Amino acid sequence: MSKESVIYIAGHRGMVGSAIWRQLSEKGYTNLIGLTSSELDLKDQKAVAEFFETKKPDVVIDAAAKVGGILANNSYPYQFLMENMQIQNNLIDASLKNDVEKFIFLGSSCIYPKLAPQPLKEEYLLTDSLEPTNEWYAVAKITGIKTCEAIRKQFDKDYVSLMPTNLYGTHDNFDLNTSHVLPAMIRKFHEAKENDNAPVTLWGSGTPMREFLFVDDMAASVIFALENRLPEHLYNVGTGVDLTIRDLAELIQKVTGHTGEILWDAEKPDGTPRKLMDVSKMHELGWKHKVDLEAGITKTYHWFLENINNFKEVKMS
Ligand SMILES: NC(=O)C1=CN([C@@H]2O[C@H](COP(=O)(O)OP(=O)(O)OC[C@H]3O[C@@H](n4cnc5c(N)ncnc54)[C@H](OP(=O)(O)O)[C@@H]3O)[C@@H](O)[C@H]2O)C=CC1
Ligand SMILES: C[C@H]1O[C@H](OP(=O)(O)OP(=O)(O)OC[C@H]2O[C@@H](n3cnc4c(=O)[nH]c(N)nc43)[C@H](O)[C@@H]2O)[C@@H](O)[C@@H](O)C1=O
Repeated sequence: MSKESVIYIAGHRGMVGSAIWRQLSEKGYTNLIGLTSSELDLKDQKAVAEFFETKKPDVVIDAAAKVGGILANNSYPYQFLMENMQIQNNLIDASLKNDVEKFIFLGSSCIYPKLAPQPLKEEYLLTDSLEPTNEWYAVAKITGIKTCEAIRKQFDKDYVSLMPTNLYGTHDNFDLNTSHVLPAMIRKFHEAKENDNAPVTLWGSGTPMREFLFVDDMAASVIFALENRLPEHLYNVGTGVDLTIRDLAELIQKVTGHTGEILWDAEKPDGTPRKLMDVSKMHELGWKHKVDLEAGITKTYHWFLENINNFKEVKMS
């Protein structure tokens, strides 16, 4: 690996991909490649194969996926399963065929069984049933992990999978139907504050617990995996700290300055009760997050305000 290595960042315009691109550029990596989904549809096997044969990347970072919050995952099970399998299969297979030396696959904490012991260790994979609201996405991600593991086992290549906890930050998706909880809360509390501190309606009971990692810390973990050959095939990436959705709401209410009422819509799903990551393996190797939750929310809220007329909204159908 050198600063001149050809590094293809699939999904370089997304929340995570754009943070990886920024950090690699700042570190002096000069040969970064990125294409939008309209320039290269990663579901198209032939187009992906041609792209790899032409560009011959040394390294591939897979930050491209169909991504969404609990409602989107629950509403579009076929797309979350099929599109994610297509994207990752095309990328991984083309990488193997074109001698890509390092492949970094991004999964998700939802790959672990719904009622697994907490905190979640990497070894709990495939030991019990998944959370129904996102099992389709989780099955696709598990397939990606296993495909990289098979290549590592059979061909001794550095194909590694990182499992991020719930992520948030600059360039997040603020569409209230498809987003994750944290950007949804920022938008809801901000808009309610602007509307005479009207009540804010949140989903579920507020009792589930979630762990949140700021996107720049996630990007740093990817660069750590890029610059080091990690000894195993699967690593959790998170803070190791979680909180209830109700406590998250109160924190975001404070950061945004909303002073109205919070209501809970029990018709919306809670999802898994808890999914706290055991991040001791990454800590032992030398990576640790830097941004604490309140600081990360504050940065994200400032970014939201600066981009209020053109923040990202991801529509699905
Ligand atoms: N956000 C989160 O909380 C979490 C995310 N992850 C994982 O991290 C990774 C990055 O997620 P995140 O940055 O949040 O997601 P985003 O939705 O912000 O970005 C995903 C990117 O994937 C690209 N993409 C999607 N479909 C295609 C396609 N058919 N062809 C080409 N490109 C495509 C999009 O490109 P374009 O913009 O050009 O359309 C988009 O920029 C994903 O693997 C996700 O599963 C894991 C855990 C939590
Ligand atoms: C990263 C992870 O993201 C998804 O899982 P999730 O963590 O359940 O997703 P979420 O962020 O959308 O919700 C977290 C919690 O928050 C509650 N909640 C309250 N109010 C709002 C709200 O306004 N919007 C949303 N989206 N949730 C809300 C919501 O009811 C739930 O209890 C996976 O599908 C999968 O994609 C995955 O891997």
